[in-house]
Amino acid sequence: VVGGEVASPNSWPWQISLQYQSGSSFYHTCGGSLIRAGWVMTAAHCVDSSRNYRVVLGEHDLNSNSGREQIISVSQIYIHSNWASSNVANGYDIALLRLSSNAALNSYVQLASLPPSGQVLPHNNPCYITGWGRTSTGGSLSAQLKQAYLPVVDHATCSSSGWWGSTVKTTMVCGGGGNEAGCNGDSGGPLNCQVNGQYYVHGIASFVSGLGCNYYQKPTVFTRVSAYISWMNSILN
Ligand SMILES: C[C@H](NC(=O)[C@H](CCCC[NH3+])NC(=O)C(F)(F)F)C(=O)Nc1ccc(C(F)(F)F)cc1
Repeated sequence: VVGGEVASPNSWPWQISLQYQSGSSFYHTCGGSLIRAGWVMTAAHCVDSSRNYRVVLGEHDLNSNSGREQIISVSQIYIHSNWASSNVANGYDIALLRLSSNAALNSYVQLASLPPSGQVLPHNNPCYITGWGRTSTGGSLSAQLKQAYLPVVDHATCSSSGWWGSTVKTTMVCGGGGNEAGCNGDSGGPLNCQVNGQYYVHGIASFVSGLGCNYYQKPTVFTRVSAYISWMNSILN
């Protein structure tokens, strides 16, 4: 997350850290959202490579143990069948991870609320991105979970010339476009949008400009969760 601030610990209790094993260690690679006690929603591009993944729930500081963390291995990965790792502009950047056991829900670990199928938020709807991603283009990951205010940029604006153009599809949602942005390592994490006083996960962090995470008129682009509710239900139910 470029800009913004360190979040109050566990204030986004559905946020998870997706980690992959290398040797005997695990490394943060992406964010994700807990949507059922045994299921995490993330980006397809986060689980493209065949690695051993684990999920850390109740996490705040990646480098310290608060005792609130729950570490659970991933037992099955469901990537949208239309996802093409060669073309993130096509969309379908969504995956579901089945956990090997259910998370224990408490004050630090809670389920995300998902939007109703098809809901499209208006321009400037208040939203926050959260994640442990780079804090500047080419910079290092954040040890602590960060948040940044990224209000919705509607499709008409986000897909206009000078902005993303036809790279952005209606199955995506854009946020920010100013100095605050998502960055590498925030992938798969939530765009938390306030609707009638409650936060819903409306986006899954998908891509930013190759020219820089907070590049002018290149808002962070998210998979629009409300476009994939029926796909998720076909796997969850
Ligand atoms: C460096 C930059 N990285 C990203 O945007 C990465 C992974 C994107 C998946 C692509 N394999 N995503 C992120 O950093 C995220 F946090 F914003 F989600 C990138 O690849 N950007 C990018 C790639 C393709 C396209 C386009 F769709 F135009 F082909 C636009 C931007």
